[in-house]
Amino acid sequence: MASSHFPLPELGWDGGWAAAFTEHTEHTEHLAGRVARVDKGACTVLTEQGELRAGYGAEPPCVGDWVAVRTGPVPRVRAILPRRTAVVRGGVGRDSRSGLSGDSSRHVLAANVDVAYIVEPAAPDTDLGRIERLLALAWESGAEPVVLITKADLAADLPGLLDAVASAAVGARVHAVSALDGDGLDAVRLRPGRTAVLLGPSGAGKSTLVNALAGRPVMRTGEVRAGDGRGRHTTTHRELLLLDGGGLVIDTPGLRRIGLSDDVAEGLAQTFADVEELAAGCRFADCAHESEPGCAVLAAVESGDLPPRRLASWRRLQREAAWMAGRADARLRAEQTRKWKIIHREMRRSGRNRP
Ligand SMILES: Nc1nc2c(ncn2[C@@H]2O[C@H](COP(=O)(O)OP(=O)(O)OP(=O)(O)O)[C@@H](O)[C@H]2O)c(=O)[nH]1
Ligand SMILES: [Zn+2]
Repeated sequence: MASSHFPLPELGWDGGWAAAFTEHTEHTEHLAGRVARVDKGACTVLTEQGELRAGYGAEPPCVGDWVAVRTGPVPRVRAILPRRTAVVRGGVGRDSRSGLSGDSSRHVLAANVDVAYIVEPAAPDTDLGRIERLLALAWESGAEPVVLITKADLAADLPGLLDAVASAAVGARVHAVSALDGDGLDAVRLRPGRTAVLLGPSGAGKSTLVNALAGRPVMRTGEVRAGDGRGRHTTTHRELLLLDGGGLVIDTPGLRRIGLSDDVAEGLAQTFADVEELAAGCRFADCAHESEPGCAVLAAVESGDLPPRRLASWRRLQREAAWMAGRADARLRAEQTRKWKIIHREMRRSGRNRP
């Protein structure tokens, strides 16, 4: 089963992981490895002895996880090392009239990434709100968010576009890249052992970028549909890929809509650090920034310092996050009620049986 061998440092292994491995592994003969791909029932793990397929238990590992594998005829993941970073999205969206959707369960898209590349095309249209949504996930993940404006060769006014993007990506690096002519790629290259995840809509050019970084075609890319400029979802699964020049990337299929998880408040606060700072200057601590006197947020919109679009986006994402948190709370309450019912029943029963 073994193919090429992977020296662990090239996969991102360091002293910290070695210590975590010792702490979480009972058997010295277990093998350390990094999860490259997860399918139903089995995952692909890169190890010093090569690539292997391993089963897993009740808790499925995630792409990017470091795991301890019991080798032998039927390899199996015995431990998942605690994640340093995790990109988490909310549940898959279900339509709802309010525009809010999703369940409150969390889905880990990628684990142990150092950089989250938020990929948004320069053309046909650049969606700043989508960048902000992904930035919230990225800040919350613990990885460094970097916004990549792809297909820079197609931009009508690149400097103008980058200005607009910068105003939506406060505190994050923004780079323009063109996989077509190689422009800007050097800023995106990763040092050996560093891991990046690519997040962005279908057709944004994620796979093309991965291939350009890898220096060889590792991902299938798709022609964008002529009609609406949308992609055709050529990437169908998430996979961790080792680049030739060192560094690792996790390509993700373009997701139609990434919902926020129920635990994204900090990520949102960082994404909208400028608005939060303004809000701190409002006269009333509980200012809703609707029509209150002394509202610093509305004053900034009035003076042109804060784009109205950004305020609207902040509100929309805040509302979604609050809604998701409410659902998570409701689920937790239901769970606790259920537990108490069982405990009470047990108490009644043991009370009856008392002599
Ligand atoms: N002009 C131009 N076109 C590009 C560039 N990068 C990608 N494209 C084109 O954009 C289309 C979509 O690229 P993909 O790399 O397949 O997009 P993706 O984000 O991986 O899409 P999914 O796999 O569906 O998530 C392809 O036709 C590419 O040739 C670029 O830098 N410039
Ligand atoms: Zn206010």
